[in-house]
Amino acid sequence: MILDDLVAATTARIQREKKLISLATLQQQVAEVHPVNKPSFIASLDDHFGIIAEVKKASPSKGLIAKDFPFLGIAREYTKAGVDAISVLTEPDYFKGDLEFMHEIAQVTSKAVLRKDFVIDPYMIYQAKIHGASLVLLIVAILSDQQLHDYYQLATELGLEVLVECHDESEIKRALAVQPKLIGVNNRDLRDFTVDIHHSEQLREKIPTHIKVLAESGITQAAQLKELKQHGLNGVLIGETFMRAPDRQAIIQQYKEAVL
Ligand SMILES: O=P(O)(O)OC[C@@H](O)[C@@H](O)c1c[nH]c2ccccc12
Repeated sequence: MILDDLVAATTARIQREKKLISLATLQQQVAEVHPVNKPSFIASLDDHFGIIAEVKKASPSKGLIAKDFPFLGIAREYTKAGVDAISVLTEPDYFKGDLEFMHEIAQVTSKAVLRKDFVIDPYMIYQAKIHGASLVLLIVAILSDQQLHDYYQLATELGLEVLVECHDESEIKRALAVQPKLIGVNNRDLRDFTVDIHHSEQLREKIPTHIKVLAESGITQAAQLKELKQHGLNGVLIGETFMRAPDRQAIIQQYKEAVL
């Protein structure tokens, strides 16, 4: 399965990175990071349906999405369009992401920034903080209960918000054990890459209403946002559709109007 490959590649990458910069060094750097004055993404969901726009060059399911990849320009367009957060892929091997993209984007946007990666080691949470993230993704499918608990705690201690990603009911049960404020339901099945946006609508019912829930992946039309909102979803995470749009500000405006 692709997730196993991603975990293996990430494990090898983090081993290499640790040799260049030790965990102890990162822990020291984290203490010197200026406090982020970015708005809380989770709090923004109290008064409106949220949109996270993703900066994504490629993916294992779609291959190359953006041949031309002016990542800072894209982040500026998302910011001007008034999204609530910007997600930046930092996974290099399968998504052609880079921690440096996120670092630079965090400096040019006033919006919350999500580190989108396959977090399997606390090292990556320190990196996220040092490189300007205000949110991190934790994917339940690749973590033990203990890791999920420990990483959630560490992120919170560092002042990061956490998006806990689930794909089925058993993962939701495991996620609920950490009392998360925000869960993302991935509509894409990473075993076969099929996408079903009703998936997040169905799983929303299994999550207490005080927890905010995002629908992730496979969203291609503004009307889908309206439907998701009617089913109790609190927001969406959209990558490919926005990346490919000829006019990113116009499409985001249209998506926002659908859920006014
Ligand atoms: O480009 P899409 O189909 O709009 O999907 C965005 C986002 O949900 C997807 O990139 C994603 C969801 N969960 C992930 C975990 C890791 C990497 C990527 C992802």
